[in-house]
Amino acid sequence: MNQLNRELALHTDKYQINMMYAHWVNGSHKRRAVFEAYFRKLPFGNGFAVFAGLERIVNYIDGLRFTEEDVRYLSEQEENYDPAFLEELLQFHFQGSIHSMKEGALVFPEEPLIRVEGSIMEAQLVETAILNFMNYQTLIATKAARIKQVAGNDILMEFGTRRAQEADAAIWGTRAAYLAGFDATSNLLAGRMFGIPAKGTHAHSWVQSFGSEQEAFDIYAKVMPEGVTLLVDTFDTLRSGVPQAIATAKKLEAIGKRMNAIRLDSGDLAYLSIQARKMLDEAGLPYVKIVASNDLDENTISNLKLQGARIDSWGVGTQLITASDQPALGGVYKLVEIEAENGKMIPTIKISSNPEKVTTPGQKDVFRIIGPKGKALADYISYPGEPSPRDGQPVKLFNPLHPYLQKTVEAYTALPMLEPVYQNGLRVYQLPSLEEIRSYHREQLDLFWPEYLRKLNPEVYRVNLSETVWNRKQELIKDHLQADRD
Ligand SMILES: Nc1ncnc2c1ncn2[C@@H]1O[C@H](COP(=O)(O)OP(=O)(O)OP(=O)(O)O)[C@@H](O)[C@H]1O
Ligand SMILES: O=P(O)(O)OC[C@H]1O[C@H](OP(=O)(O)OP(=O)(O)O)[C@H](O)[C@@H]1O
Ligand SMILES: O=C(O)c1cccnc1
Repeated sequence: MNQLNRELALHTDKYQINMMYAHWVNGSHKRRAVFEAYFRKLPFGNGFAVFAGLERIVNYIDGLRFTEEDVRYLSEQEENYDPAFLEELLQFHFQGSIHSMKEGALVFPEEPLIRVEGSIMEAQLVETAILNFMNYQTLIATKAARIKQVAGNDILMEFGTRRAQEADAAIWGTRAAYLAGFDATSNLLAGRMFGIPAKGTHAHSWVQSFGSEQEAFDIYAKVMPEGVTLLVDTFDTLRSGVPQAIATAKKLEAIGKRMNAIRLDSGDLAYLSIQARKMLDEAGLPYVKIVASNDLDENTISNLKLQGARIDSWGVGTQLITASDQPALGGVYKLVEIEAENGKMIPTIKISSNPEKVTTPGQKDVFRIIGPKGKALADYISYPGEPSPRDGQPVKLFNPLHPYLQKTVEAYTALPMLEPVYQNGLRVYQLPSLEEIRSYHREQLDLFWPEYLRKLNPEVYRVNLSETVWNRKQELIKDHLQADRD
């Protein structure tokens, strides 16, 4: 069990426990229920999101127990829970089933990312934590994917811990960034926990704590083995920082060592990097790289590249770890099916005056339809009971709101996107290594045409409902409108 996988049973909203309790008192707590987690709108104007959070969710579900202390705390609440209910909580462990997208998958609005089936009581309990983990990590992985897209093969280092929304965000955000293409982190705990390469340069305080910049550089370079990176902007980047770093590099060469890089952390990073590159090259140090940091994000990096900046490696903190241009992903968890009194599962719907918020009833599967050129054509949502696109029958991709927008695809492969993770409380999914997740993410990117991947005004990738799902939704909407009128 890892360090941050502490007791989390009460990491839930009180209304979940209250609903569980009310079901328990009502005798309906064992009714089977199916919930689906999904988001409605892509973050950052991106064309896709990168699913993340499953490992944390699995850690949470595996360890989901109420402690004596939890139950004592609940017994002090104003709800006055029946002691027999609290006694039952002590025996609680998750006995339901979960299907989920794999971490690193490219995912889209309105498709189930996680499906939870179980007693209404247990499925309700886990909502808050699942959304908490999924929403944050998916958001950061998506932000990281945007940054990776502009950085290309440059090295990306995650520097955000000091500005993150507390410890868990720093640790799991770093992991999310790494799975979407970052190369290293400054956070040693994340390095130890997940095997992410840990890297570091030094702060301005190191330079300030010595009598001179030169002395600070020389001592640091002497202490550190091969590959030191020196921060050159404490006083004057081009007049003192770079020349003195060059002097240190020369001293290192004299003893058979090589300096790795200089780091720029203020000023005009394009101009300074171009000048610094010239100075390093002229000094015979073409191998010394240039690292840049200072409130970077995908826009500044892309802009700096357009300006011809000579930067090899980027340290990205605040903007990434806080997803500062969109600080939350609005993923939701909705009831789609519930057991009726007669034991049959019935689809449920949530009606809203906002059409986007009307839920799609029934437990659903997601398939990625891959065309003959090996690229994704659309995602296809159908019921488990329907003929599966995996059987190879022609699949009709239609836009119900614009029926003229439809096509039938005959030659395709259908990739099932939701993996079984738990079956009746038993974990049936082995968590992949982070390296496997990273390469799965790269494979996922390869499945998409560039028009869906571009950062600005991407094409909308279609998520299609099967006709059966669409018709069921319309029927339920009609039934509700009818019931309202009666
Ligand atoms: N050539 C450039 N083009 C576009 N943005 C740049 C360029 N150079 C730096 N930036 C970005 O401009 C932003 C603001 O830089 P600013 O000049 O305020 O910082 P600074 O010079 O480091 O000041 P401070 O010393 O207070 O940190 C940063 O996000 C930085 O990454
Ligand atoms: O800008 P970010 O993307 O958030 O990257 C992290 C920042 O954290 C450090 O600055 P800070 O002023 O905290 O420390 P320092 O004294 O070492 O510069 C570092 O120099 C970066 O500028
Ligand atoms: O190692 C660094 O250069 C570093 C680490 C954290 C934040 N800023 C910079």
